[in-house]
Amino acid sequence: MATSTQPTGSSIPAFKTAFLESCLSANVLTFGTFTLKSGRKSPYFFNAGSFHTSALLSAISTAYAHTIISFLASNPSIPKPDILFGPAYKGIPIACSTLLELYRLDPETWSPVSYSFNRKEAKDHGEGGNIVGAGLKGKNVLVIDDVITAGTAMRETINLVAKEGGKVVGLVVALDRVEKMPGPREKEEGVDDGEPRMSAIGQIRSEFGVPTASIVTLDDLIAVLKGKGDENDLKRLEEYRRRYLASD
Ligand SMILES: O=P(O)(O)OC[C@H]1O[C@H](OP(=O)(O)OP(=O)(O)O)[C@H](O)[C@@H]1O
Ligand SMILES: O=C(O)c1cc(=O)[nH]c(=O)[nH]1
Repeated sequence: MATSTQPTGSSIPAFKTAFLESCLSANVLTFGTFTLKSGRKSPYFFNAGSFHTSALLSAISTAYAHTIISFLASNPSIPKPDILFGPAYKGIPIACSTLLELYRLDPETWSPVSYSFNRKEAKDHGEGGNIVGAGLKGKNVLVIDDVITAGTAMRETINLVAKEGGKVVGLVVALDRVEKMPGPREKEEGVDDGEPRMSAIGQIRSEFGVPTASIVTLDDLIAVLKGKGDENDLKRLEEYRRRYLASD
């Protein structure tokens, strides 16, 4: 893939730079103080819900589709996915639009592939259940979501897919925050104990044997901001990275 050189001298692929620039201009990536699902306070936030125009949805699904194609090509042991699964809520439009983009790029490979997603609350009338789209029983499922931090959402998804009789064969996210999972003290008192820990994505790779990929990481974001971002935001991001960087 083509690469573009960042002003700092570090080099990241051009499609990652373009993806991050779309995120920054659409305020998908914002800076301030945010409480994460894990309870940790973060100086930045990735809100995939802000990708709500056709142009932005097209930009994000193109980046996912290219990442999925190269992920599958470089991991030939991954069985061919039958389903792209997008966890509720933000994973839903991502899975649907990415499947359309994959079909556009390679109709022969992707026409037999379906999407599906979960309801956060099971439906007890009509068709019932909590899966919408293709059933998961006996299927190879590629999970696609926006971001992974402590891995809570992803663990729930892996368990849900298993409960429905499917098999998660891979996991692709937009942003890998490359941060360590919270330890017991952080969970109870909100205080980091300073001990090294793996990232949630690394833990999922080793615990479930599920291969993973991301479009970008926090390091890519820092590299892009070095040329053009606000100095103070950049400083807070680098400090956060130093404090919480995962050991894997
Ligand atoms: O790795 P984690 O610590 O679980 O955090 C990341 C998850 O949190 C958010 O989803 P959330 O469950 O808030 O649902 P949403 O998609 O409805 O916003 C986000 O979309 C990820 O799926
Ligand atoms: O950890 C989270 O809850 C989280 C982080 C982030 O950057 N974006 C998001 O939607 N959730």
